[in-house]
Amino acid sequence: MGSETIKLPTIDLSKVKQGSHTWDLVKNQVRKALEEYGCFEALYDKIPKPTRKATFDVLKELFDLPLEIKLKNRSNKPYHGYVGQHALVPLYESLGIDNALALGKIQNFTNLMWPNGNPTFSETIQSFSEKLSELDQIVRRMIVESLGVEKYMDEHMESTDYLVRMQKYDEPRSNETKLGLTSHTDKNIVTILYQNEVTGLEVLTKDGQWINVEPSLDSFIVMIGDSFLAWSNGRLHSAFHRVMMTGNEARYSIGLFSIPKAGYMIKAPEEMVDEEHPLLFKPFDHVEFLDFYYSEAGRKLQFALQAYCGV
Ligand SMILES: O=C(O)CCC(=O)C(=O)O
Ligand SMILES: [Fe+2]
Repeated sequence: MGSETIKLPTIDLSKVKQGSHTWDLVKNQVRKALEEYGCFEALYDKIPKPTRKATFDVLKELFDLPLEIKLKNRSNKPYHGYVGQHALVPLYESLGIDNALALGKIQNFTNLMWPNGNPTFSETIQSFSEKLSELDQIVRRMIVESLGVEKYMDEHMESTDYLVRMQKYDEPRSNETKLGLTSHTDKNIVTILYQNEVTGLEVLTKDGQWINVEPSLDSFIVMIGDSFLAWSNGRLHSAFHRVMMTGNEARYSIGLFSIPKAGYMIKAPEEMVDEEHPLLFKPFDHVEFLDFYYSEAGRKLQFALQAYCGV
């Protein structure tokens, strides 16, 4: 069970303008939260309420489609297509849209799911994801600046694509808490999660306590993945997290994942390496790392990145 005593830091990113005094103040809060917890709750008012509400309506419509339709969403990258029907996490289903913000990708996904079209779905997810990618970029700019390695800003910002992944966790219909998603760290750069009012996400603190994450409908969870931990040479933390379900309502969530492009070697800038911070990871390709992580041997490892390319 998660602890009720600790809460994730909440940071307001609605009114930050690069170069302003507020930007600098907030940037330090962001860096501190991501070093300490690996995540925080972000207030961000740039996504209009009707779009946020419509997002849940279309997610419900998506997961209500017959399984054979959802299975059409295939990908050669692990965890990018349809995932579900697993004995270990029977409540969990997800659908991903790879490189979602490239022209036509959300439209193609929509046409695959609804051959007769569903403009409400494609327009809602497009608008939601575009707006949320601005939050991803604000956070990453703040981090790169705060690490003092601005000279890598453009390279870093251009080295990623976005995966949009939509999740449904069925209601367990029991008084017992059931596992919705097993404990893991994300493998990408930054993850931003938005969820309906059904809670269940839990984050592990560095000292081993599970925190119940209880965002409002106006807030987003920003989380560091292993690739950004590696890039920062261990300065940023990537937190273990899981989903635990209780009650009789389904949980829907949508995540925007910034992911290193295939072929791009993730490598900590030399400024991140010094006597106090010896190099932790050899340069690696994210897609090859994912293949390792999802292999039979990789799945059993708690610290897959360490095993894959730890120095
Ligand atoms: O549904 C959530 O809030 C968490 C999903 C998650 O951790 C993931 O997709 O990596
Ligand atoms: Fe995750």
